[in-house]
Amino acid sequence: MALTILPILGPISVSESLVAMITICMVYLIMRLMRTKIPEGLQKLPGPKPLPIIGNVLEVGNNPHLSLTAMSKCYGPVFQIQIGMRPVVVLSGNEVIRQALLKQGDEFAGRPDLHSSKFISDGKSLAFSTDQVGVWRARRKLALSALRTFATVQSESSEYSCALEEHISKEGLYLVERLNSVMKMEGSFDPFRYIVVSVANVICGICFGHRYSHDDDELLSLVNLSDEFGKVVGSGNPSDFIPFLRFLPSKTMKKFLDINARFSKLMKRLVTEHYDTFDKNNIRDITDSLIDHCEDRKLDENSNVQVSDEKIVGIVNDLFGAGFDTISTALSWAVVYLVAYPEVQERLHRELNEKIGKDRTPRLSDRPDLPLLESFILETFRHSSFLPFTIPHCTTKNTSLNGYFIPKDTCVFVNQWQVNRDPELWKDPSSFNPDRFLSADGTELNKVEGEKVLAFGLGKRRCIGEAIGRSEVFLFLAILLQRFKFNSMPGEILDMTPEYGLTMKHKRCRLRATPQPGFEVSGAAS
Ligand code: HEM
Repeated sequence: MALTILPILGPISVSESLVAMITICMVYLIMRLMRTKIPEGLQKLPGPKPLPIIGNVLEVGNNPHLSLTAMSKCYGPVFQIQIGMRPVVVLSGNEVIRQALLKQGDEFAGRPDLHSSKFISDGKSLAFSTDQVGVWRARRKLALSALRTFATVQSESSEYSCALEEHISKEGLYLVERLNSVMKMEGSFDPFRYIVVSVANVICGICFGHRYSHDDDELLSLVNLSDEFGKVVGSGNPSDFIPFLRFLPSKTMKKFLDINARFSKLMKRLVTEHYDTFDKNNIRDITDSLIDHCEDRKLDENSNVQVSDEKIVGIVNDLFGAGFDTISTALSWAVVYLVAYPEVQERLHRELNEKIGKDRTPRLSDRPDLPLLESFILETFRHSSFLPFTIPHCTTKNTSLNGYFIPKDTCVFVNQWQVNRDPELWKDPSSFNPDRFLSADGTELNKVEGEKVLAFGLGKRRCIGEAIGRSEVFLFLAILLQRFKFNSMPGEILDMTPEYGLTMKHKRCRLRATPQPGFEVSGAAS
């Protein structure tokens, strides 16, 4: 006897349909039993009703920072969505985010086990992998100390205050020469294309003691592919949450795997060269210092944590990867904002002229004297919110927030974009206005306002490159503004709509850079 249930299934027998129904009931019961009970006094998280299999993917859409901000207005600062079969808690609002990441930091410091993370640095990334807490902490400490030693420690002998200042100054001046020659030859330039190589060279110098030419194919193909990386690891990528999507062909995923493979190959080559030429008495850069740690097993002196050599030396992959995409995206946005707001650019030129003049290159120590530039940078971070979410977090134990129960191992999205555009925190949040960060008389930076901008995360997972990032954006911009006026191409309208990803980029565009009076054009640089 045959019974037709659904046209797509075709005819199935009564016994087959009975088995199917029993299986569905069993799965449902097991899932109900596995669901952690909500402890007394706590509430179930609010949120939109999910569809079977896909959850709330359709409502989240292609711009999760916008859709999840809209949902927070409806469900409050702590709510739950489902991406595929996986529940995700979304945090918004300054107070709730500070409560979770600062006051309950340990409980929200994990990383979720996502499909895409397995391909980053062969699954051994410091930032993305699900390392046990002891291993992650030991690696993070090592990374911070390496950055301090090779970037920000004060230099006593050189004309620069620290290695970082030397790298940025030199690369900034190369960039100026390069833009001059591109302008001469082509009459316009693509900001991201040139900024990204200069920024990559700064972190490459610190990590590997090496710089690339602006035309180096290997570096160019890598840094220009960083968009694909961000698109896949940005919060809400469906194939991280809906397992069967991994098996469907995807151009973005293919490019993501390709960029990871190429990145790993380049990193392995640079690390191998360091092992081959390693000299304990001459530690040249971060890679050498990490190799030295492995040799000494210094890491194990004060702790019981065992971290493999691969995971120690692999830290350099994270520093290099995180160190170029974030900063070049910030700088590229800054140049686009200069063009979009010419009156702000004019005021910045005036500030630089008055405080620095034309006889010397700006320095990091000029920061307190350039409050408008500092305010412009803060407003660029706030308004673009180019890192709309932090890297996804994960709860490390059963916990609660705002009276809602959140089980262990729940994936958590932290909506930085919402905080930076929250009308409760900012007056007229959608307008670009650097003055909001200046004191009433316009002579000083209002640091309290500045601290409200959320760009580097908070708490245990807060970005370890924040000091480097802020210094680099400042000094590159000061050098560029001292020497150039930036304009759009005649008749072209700038499209400032961001493209969603881990780091949101503006659309690629062509701009003009005209030398400021007193800065004559020199030859080409590489
Ligand atoms: C403008 C520049 C930068 C911005 C806006 C930025 C922002 C961020 C954000 C939002 C996170 C995630 C925080 C979280 O998950 O809660 C992060 C993590 C991280 N950043 Fe940055 N970053 C910048 C520059 C850098 C630089 C220059 C480096 C290294 C030299 C760096 C290294 C890292 C690392 C290793 C992590 C992972 C930390 C961990 O998981 O423990 N970042 N960054």
